[in-house]
Amino acid sequence: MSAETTGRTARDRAVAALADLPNEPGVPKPDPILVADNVVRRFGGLTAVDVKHVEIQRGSITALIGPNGAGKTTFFNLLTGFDVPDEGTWTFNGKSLSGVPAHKVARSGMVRTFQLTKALSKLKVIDNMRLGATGQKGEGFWRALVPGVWRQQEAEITARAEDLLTRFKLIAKKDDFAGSLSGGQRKLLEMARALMVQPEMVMLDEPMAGVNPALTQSLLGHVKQLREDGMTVLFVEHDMDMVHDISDWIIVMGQGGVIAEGTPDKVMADPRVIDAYLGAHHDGAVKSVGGEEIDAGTLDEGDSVTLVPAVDELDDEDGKDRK
Ligand SMILES: Nc1ncnc2c1ncn2[C@@H]1O[C@H](COP(=O)(O)OP(=O)(O)OP(=O)(O)O)[C@@H](O)[C@H]1O
Repeated sequence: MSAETTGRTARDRAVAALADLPNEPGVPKPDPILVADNVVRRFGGLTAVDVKHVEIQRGSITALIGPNGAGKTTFFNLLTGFDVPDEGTWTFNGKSLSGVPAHKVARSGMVRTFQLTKALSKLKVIDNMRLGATGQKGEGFWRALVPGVWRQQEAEITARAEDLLTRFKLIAKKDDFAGSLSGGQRKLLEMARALMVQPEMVMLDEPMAGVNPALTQSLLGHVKQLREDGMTVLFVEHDMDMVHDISDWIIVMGQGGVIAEGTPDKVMADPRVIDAYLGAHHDGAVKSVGGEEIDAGTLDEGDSVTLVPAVDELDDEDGKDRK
């Protein structure tokens, strides 16, 4: 390894690996950890997801964005085994995950968090963490029957939980009920708990929703740290500042399909993306240039564009109880 290579951060490597790719939907990546093909999910007459081909670069932070109802959460649910597609295949680290249930997906190294946090409010923070270790690699029924092995594993799990709680600045709360934490702290707990399985890939569904500004930087820092620790991150988010700040690559969904992909600067200036946010049937998003709302037709190539999510996306996340 050259001196130049060793001095580079994971971010530098991710940026370099993706810099020269064409920003086209489905573009192959140099080292994909996740590859999905022809994934379709219908709800009655509605096609919620119809992704022809998508690849996620290993070691990168990739954002999945798109207007309300574009299919982002449904696609997440499919990839992680929380929902079953009508059609389609996908591989993680070269192994097929089609039809694999959620707990086995997690065991294979791909974990997710939810828009609405799943922390069990009547359990202590530390017990939520311990529960997060369920299904970790190497855990097995027969192993668990051997008391010595079981005790040693318990001790390891507790030590790991405490390390993570320290890192996420929740250690002082370890004996509090999860229900007493603030929304932002619950998001931190959810992320910390996901790491209990020592995943290779972490999928975060709206990590910023419901987080107050005081915890925003801390959460951003933790997401960036996942990449520095060698993990791959895929996240759904409406907060475009966050998306622009931390993403190496952005995938844009619209009406179930991938409509654009690329580096943050390219994607945010891509007319297909602006159209998707401005389209008549996605009436909530507006575009602003230099802080001023403008009409789609007046956009010049190279204009700096801010995509502002629809107002209803800014509502409290509790409104989205189907997720
Ligand atoms: N269980 C379900 N039953 C019926 N329709 C559903 C179900 N889940 C999702 N849908 C529909 O599928 C489409 C895609 O929804 P999805 O929640 O995946 O979009 P999204 O991009 O995550 O949106 P948001 O940004 O609002 O979270 C929407 O039209 C939604 O109403």
